[in-house]
Amino acid sequence: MTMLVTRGLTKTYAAGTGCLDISLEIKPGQIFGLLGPNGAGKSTFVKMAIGLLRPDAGSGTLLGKPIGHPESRRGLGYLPELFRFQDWLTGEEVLRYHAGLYGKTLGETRSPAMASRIRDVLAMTGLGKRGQDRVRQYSKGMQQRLGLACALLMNPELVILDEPSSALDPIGRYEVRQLLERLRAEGKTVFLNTHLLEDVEAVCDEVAFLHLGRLRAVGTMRELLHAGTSWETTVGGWQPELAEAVGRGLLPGMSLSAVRQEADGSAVLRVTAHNREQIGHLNRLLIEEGVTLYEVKPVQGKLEEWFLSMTGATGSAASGDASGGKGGAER
Ligand SMILES: Nc1ncnc2c1ncn2[C@@H]1O[C@H](COP(=O)(O)OP(=O)(O)OP(=O)(O)O)[C@@H](O)[C@H]1O
Repeated sequence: MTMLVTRGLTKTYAAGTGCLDISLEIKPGQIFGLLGPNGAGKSTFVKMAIGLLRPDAGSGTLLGKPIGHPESRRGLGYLPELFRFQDWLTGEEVLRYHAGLYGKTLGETRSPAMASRIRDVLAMTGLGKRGQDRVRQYSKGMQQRLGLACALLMNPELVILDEPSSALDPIGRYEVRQLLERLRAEGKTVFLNTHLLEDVEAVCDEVAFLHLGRLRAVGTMRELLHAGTSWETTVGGWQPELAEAVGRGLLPGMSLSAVRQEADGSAVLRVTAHNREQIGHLNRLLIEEGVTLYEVKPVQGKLEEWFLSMTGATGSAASGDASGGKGGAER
């Protein structure tokens, strides 16, 4: 079952901001990252998807039920962006209260099984020793960890986390990334709202990019960064005049330039190609010219450059791709 499907979800605020025509599909067992700068519309989208905000237009399903239907939220764990807890309660009491909000009876929230689950989620989120302290004694990062514990409490199939690391230090962020990977290994699906590129780069299987309320791109990291359109080839026996000879045999859309050359004839060539077959074609050309191939590898673009180019903060192309070929689905 697809965890979340949206078709044309739209919410426009008075100022003309919000989220426009968002269609996404989140497959099970993946970590999906919704990336975008501040104010892009990420939280607005999530709130519509889980039924906290009524869309102006569009539809969708959450865990197989129409979005907005209370049933759709049963298998869902959610960490809101702005979390606030009853700070006079202890961490354990907050979690028991949340179990009640999920429909557990008073007896069930006080059962040994629930006590054990609460200990587990506190340990998973690095609060193992703080469960009996009052929330007002927690740092902001600890409160965010408690929010994560609340989201995981009922062992949900789908976890939606709105900026789960915003209050965490680098070690805390690392631990949350490990936790997300553990959830994926258990077969859970994670939807992550974030503007932290390091999180997306480290754990996300698929990414969508939102800017000014519109979906600008969806795809795997590899597709979005156009890896595979730019390659580096290390060769021996290279001479500058070969560039022209080999260049004449290139297929449309391909390009070749020497980025480094040593006196002993070794060189690093930068190649633009649409696919592996074109790289195979180039390798044949090089061998025909008597060049020795040492190494051929795709060059991964940088997410930060891509992010900046997508938001218009820089005019430079994300990956130095001169072929004009695009991976993923840019809109
Ligand atoms: N209740 C509201 N009333 C009016 N405008 C709103 C409301 N909520 C959000 N907006 C506007 O909608 C746009 C998207 O906001 P949203 O909070 O969804 O962005 P975001 O991508 O989650 O941002 P951030 O990363 O800063 O949390 C912003 O321009 C914001 O000012």
